[in-house]
Amino acid sequence: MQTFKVGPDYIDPLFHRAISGRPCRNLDVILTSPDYVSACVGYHSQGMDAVLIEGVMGLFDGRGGSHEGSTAHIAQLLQAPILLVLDVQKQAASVAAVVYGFCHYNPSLEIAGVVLNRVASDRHRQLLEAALAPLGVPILGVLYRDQALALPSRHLGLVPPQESREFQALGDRLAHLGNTCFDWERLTPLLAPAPPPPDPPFNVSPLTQVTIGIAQDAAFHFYYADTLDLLRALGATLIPVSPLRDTHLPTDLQGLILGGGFPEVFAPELAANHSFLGSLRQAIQGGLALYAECGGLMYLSQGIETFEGHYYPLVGYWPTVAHMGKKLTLGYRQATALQTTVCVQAGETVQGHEFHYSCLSVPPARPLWQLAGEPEGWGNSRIHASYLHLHWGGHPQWAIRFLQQAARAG
Ligand SMILES: NC(=O)CC[C@H](N)C(=O)O
Repeated sequence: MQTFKVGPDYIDPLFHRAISGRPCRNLDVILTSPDYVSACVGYHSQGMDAVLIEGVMGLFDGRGGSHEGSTAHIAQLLQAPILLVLDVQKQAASVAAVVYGFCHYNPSLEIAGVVLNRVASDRHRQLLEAALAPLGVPILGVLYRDQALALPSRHLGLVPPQESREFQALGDRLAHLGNTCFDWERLTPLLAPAPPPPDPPFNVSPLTQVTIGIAQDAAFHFYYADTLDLLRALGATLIPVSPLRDTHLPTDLQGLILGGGFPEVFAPELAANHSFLGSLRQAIQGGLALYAECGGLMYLSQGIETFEGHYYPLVGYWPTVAHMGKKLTLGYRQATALQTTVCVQAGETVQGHEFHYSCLSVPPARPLWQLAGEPEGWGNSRIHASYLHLHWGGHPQWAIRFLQQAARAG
């Protein structure tokens, strides 16, 4: 099965990956484009027996209160049938009004069925079934309320699967529910992939042979699968690197990507890994091409002050401290680069996404750009570091610049 996730989220795709065994791909028309999204689904659905796209928020919730980038937008673009998952725990007859509303709000969408989630009892189920019967919308799944199935959440969403013992313990239970709670006879045809257009989402040829480290461990793992594919398609060899566990940065790297994640959760371990920090400082001095986003940017700062108020010194490259704040900064941002970096050119306007609780104590003296009206980010011909997450798949020029710069550095 190939899975996809609507929107810019990095955490839900990890659950899909853990279950399907294949990278889950983000479908985001704002960070990429409608053509990119269609090609991505077509290309990665080839040869699959089933395709599942998880939506984001409510069906019609898109950028800034519009429908742009919403699950409905993606469903319309792909002509995909929709399965409405409803939390029915506090409803009986009202469920019919909710389903009626979703079906009629935009009649060009195909609501193929509903899944009733958190049903309290058999009696509750009968009430819901009776309420929905006149609408003729099939009930394709029924899940009973079960506290033992709840997954733990924290800041930024669910606790990622690799950190969640609860999730790991649920494997067999979830498989059993999957087998027993759904009407597979009617669901299976809905999951069939549409005939794919054969074009890949990006069409690039190998550029140069470079070795790039990708920070990949429990502290850093916010990457779009397509970004990694694009780098490989351009000829990069990607070496997973762990600032948590590795004693040194590999010496043969020409570039390093430090993605987002949870450095604040692992700050004690990251700060205690002196030999890794030392080798990274040395590699940066030596001219390594470096791209850091959000959690990666925090790691490059003087240190992190955690939610609990503990301070842990880190790489110390930027003259600023990352404090965990009380407010979530979240949303799409448009930014115009004021500096040429290892990734973007001065004057270039990008669409990205911000998703963090931390904030920096000191803004950059020569900012990379303005984010939501504030000076933000650092960059020069060897480095790019910002809170802004970018989807390189939809913009191969960013990956090309990074690899070219890394090749020069090597
Ligand atoms: N998007 C990210 O990389 C998040 C970084 C960090 N966990 C924060 O909340 O600030």
